[in-house]
Amino acid sequence: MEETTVKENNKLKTGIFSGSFNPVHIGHLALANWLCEFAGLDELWFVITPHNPLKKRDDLMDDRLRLELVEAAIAGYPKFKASDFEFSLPQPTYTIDTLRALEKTYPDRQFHFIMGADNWASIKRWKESDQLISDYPILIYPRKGYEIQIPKDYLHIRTVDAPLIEISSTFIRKALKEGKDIRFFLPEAVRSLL
Ligand SMILES: Nc1ncnc2c1ncn2[C@@H]1O[C@H](COP(=O)(O)OP(=O)(O)OP(=O)(O)O)[C@@H](O)[C@H]1O
Ligand SMILES: O=C(O)c1ccc[n+]([C@@H]2O[C@H](COP(=O)([O-])O)[C@@H](O)[C@H]2O)c1
Repeated sequence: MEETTVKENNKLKTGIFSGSFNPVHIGHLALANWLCEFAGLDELWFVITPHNPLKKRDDLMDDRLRLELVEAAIAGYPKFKASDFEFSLPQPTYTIDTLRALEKTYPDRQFHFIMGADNWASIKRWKESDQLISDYPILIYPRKGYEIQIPKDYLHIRTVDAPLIEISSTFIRKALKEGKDIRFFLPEAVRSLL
């Protein structure tokens, strides 16, 4: 997305970065930071997903704790917000339903869904994927091993060349279980709550 100060319909451009964040780590944070500072978003909300419809619940920390960890991680940076919006939606939550509900609740914002190239590759498995793709601006960032192909007529779907730290929450959980000292992979405020 090009950097711009002109907002469509005067609405705030709000990035929706949703996921399990089990726990949040510097990979998520650096990407989100980059999207706000270099990709034209006014703000970005971390939406903590209680239950991803395509993932097992094994090893999932309590919803409130995952929210608290994100809150601790982002404290002090004004463009970020931690959101429990999906906690009160029917479970499991589907992104199209979340975006529709967000739009109704916050008419002063234009929501941009943030998606990794890995998720884009399997978008056809998502609920009402055609509708999701046609109705919402989407920012796709690269993930290792995935090519990004976007049909030509979808002008509201853009790729961003964000620098990435290729780590996962699975890696973090495993390393912590094994007693590794991975202090530089998590903000201190998150580590102290785990
Ligand atoms: N290293 C990373 N850099 C940028 N984005 C990431 C990174 N890891 C995951 N994401 C993205 O962040 C969102 C939320 O992450 P989520 O916690 O669900 O994934 P994860 O870290 O891969 O977790 P897990 O290993 O538990 O599957 C997803 O859209 C995911 O694609
Ligand atoms: O709407 C769907 O059908 C759908 C299918 C798979 C994943 N999602 C959402 O995509 C977000 C990121 O997913 P993941 O697997 O990368 O953590 C998370 O909020 C999921 O609920 C949504």
